[in-house]
Amino acid sequence: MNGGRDLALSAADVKLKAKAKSISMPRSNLALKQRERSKTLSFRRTGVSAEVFTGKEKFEKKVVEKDEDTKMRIRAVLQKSCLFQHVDQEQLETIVEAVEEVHFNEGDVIINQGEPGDNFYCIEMGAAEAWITKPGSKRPEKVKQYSSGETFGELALLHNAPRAATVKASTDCVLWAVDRSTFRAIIMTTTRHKREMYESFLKEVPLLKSLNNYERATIADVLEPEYFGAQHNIVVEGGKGDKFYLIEEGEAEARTQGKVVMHYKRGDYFGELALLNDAPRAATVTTLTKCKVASVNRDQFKAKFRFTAPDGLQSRIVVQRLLGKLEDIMQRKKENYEKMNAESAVSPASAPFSPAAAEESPPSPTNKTLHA
Ligand SMILES: Nc1ncnc2c1ncn2[C@@H]1O[C@@H]2COP(=O)(O)O[C@H]2[C@H]1O
Repeated sequence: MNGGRDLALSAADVKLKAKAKSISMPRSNLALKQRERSKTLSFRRTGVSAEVFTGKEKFEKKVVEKDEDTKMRIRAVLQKSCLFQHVDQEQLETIVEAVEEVHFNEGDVIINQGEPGDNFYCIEMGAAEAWITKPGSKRPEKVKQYSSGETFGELALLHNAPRAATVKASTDCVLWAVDRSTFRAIIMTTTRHKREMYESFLKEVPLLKSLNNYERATIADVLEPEYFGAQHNIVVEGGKGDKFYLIEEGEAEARTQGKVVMHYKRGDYFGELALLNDAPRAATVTTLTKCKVASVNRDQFKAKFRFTAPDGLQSRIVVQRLLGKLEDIMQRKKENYEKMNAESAVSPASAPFSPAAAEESPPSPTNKTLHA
């Protein structure tokens, strides 16, 4: 692996290098076609404008021949990705038929920042990394590491925009490529809708303030809207917890042993322990009004933000930042519970704890170990 050196080369150098490599090693037709196509496209398209998706784009089903065994492997990889969670059986089969297997060697550039997007990729085997060269800078920065089961290349297709990052193979890779029109016809509607729906809300969530726009957008992929009437117990003390909740609309309160310990409003969250471990629910959370919440399932969250490599990588940083912060907050909550319990022995009228206030207080010196 040669780190970011290749990426500091000019786009022309990278193309030449890719061309030289393609002569010396066997490649799938798609990988070759793709390089040719991206070259032609970069001449044909002089500018890329944002596009309004009407949901009525014409789409012709693509079929790439493959055996049943291969189809099963593709289904298994696709079903692991949260971008595919909402496709029905028929849509999944359409994607499975259209998907093309592509191979890249260690160091190959799979996606070039600034070029138009043709495919969305899912890693079957191997690892890749995303690098961004910021405007005015010549040095690319590594922003993400991918391993098998993970996906990339969705942004250019979702927004009809140039590639936002360069993605290169950090080992030999086998990828499943979903072509632009299949992606747009099937996956785009739900993904883009979800990212747009949660974009402004997630910016308001204090817990997520330290994340960048792309990290917040990918959190939107794992959020599910849930609706509750007033006086509904969303989680019950002592019960099993596997979801984390963000309040989008409405108010709720948490009680432990019948005593109100928290009050929640828009932007607040609860059930965070479930993201970290299997501990039983520490409180009962009851809606005070009608509530709309965005929930995150622990397995999906971990699948999306799991550690992918031993060094300091972006997905790990997201988890670290998010979970590290959660740990701080949980520790402060615990201290607050203890304080309140001590106070309530003296005065029964202590005010419920506010999560926003907890975040404003200085962090406690917790040991920020990472949770896989
Ligand atoms: N911080 C980031 N900003 C933008 N794209 C990123 C980032 N990290 C990873 N990527 C991925 O890199 C891909 C490059 O191609 P796309 O722009 O189509 O989609 C992009 C994302 O899938």
